[in-house]
Amino acid sequence: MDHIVLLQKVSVALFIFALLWKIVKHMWSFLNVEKEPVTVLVTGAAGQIGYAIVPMIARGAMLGADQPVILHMLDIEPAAEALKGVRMELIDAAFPLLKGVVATTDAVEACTGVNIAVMVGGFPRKEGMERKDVMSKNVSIYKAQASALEKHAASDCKVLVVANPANTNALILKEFAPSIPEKNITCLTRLDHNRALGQISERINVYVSDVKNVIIWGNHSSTQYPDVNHATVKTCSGDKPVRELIADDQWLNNEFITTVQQRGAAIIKARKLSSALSAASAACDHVRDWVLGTPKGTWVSMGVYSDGSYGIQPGLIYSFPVNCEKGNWSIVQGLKIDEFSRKKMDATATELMEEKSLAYSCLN
Ligand SMILES: NC(=O)c1ccc[n+]([C@@H]2O[C@H](COP(=O)([O-])OP(=O)(O)OC[C@H]3O[C@@H](n4cnc5c(N)ncnc54)[C@H](O)[C@@H]3O)[C@@H](O)[C@H]2O)c1
Ligand SMILES: O=C(O)C[C@H](O)C(=O)O
Repeated sequence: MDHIVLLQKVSVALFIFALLWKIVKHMWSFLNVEKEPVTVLVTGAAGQIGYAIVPMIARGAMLGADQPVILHMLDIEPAAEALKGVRMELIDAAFPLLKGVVATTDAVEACTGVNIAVMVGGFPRKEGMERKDVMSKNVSIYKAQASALEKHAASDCKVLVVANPANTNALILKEFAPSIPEKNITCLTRLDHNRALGQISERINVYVSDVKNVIIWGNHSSTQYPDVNHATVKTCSGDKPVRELIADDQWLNNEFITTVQQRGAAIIKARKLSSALSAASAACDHVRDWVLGTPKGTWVSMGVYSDGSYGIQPGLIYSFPVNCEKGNWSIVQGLKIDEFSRKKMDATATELMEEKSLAYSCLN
């Protein structure tokens, strides 16, 4: 008898609990008002990276799975039809987070009200071309687009330059958009950072998600310095230095560095086109970490305006290790730099100084 009463009581309690749970869930969905959409500009949106990145953004890979977005896509007149096609596909994909799409060849319309600008548009490097060859084609584009962004984007717009020469294009954009805070103009070296993580993971057969704190110093070019001196791998007995686990300084100081430095060229050789899916994914990683923050104890590499940290001359957009919090990046301070690293960090800074003067000579 007692058992039956107890069973009845438990059933009633479970029923009331389930009912209450349903009511709370229902009320929550009423209270859970959708966030305001963020407007993201992608220039060169009819190109390869553009085609790869717009669905990523519309799926929440850049700003989060609960963040609605409006996409502004800019390209030039010869690509207008292709751009229309990309717009059609975005509509057809019925992305729940996508609250609007503008596809235009008008820079003013494209830049109006944008909160995040991903600058992919430009002339890509083809097989056999040096990055310097594409300089003159791209610096004039970045000078013009700097003014459009300065005049028409949201006042706190965050800018990521992807198009090569990425550091120097970002510098030109910064110089010709003086009212955009320099902290808001960055360039993409996250692809190189991710490539370095990938090489380590392949070499010692660990998950790439367990490797962290590599650094890309300098230019997004073959002089960049991928540095593993502070990198670690998560193991069952805690984080271990990459150098200790790999235990092959010869490989780390030579083949590893050149593989990462030359990866872009290797992909061009293999695909006859420059990297696109990995570049798009890295651009999403860059903006996501910048806006939403880097995980505790983890840094990432970003091309940012040098403040003189680590003896790198101010006035260059140089890739540093950064932490991000509340929408701001800050350069990781106090890392020990050995003589080998110093030389490599200075060599890539020298190349950036040369690129800067070449860029200015192209503008004259
Ligand atoms: N930083 C990095 O890690 C990284 C990685 C890969 C590629 N890239 C660079 O990204 C850029 C784009 O690469 P892609 O493969 O998508 O090239 P792509 O040629 O496929 O696309 C470039 C697009 O830009 C458009 N465009 C040209 N001038 C423009 C302008 N003034 N305004 C707006 N759009 C313009 C073109 O019409 C084209 O649709 C290249 O410069 C490439 O070298 C950088
Ligand atoms: O387009 C290039 O020059 C290569 C690209 O920057 C890459 O790193 O894949």
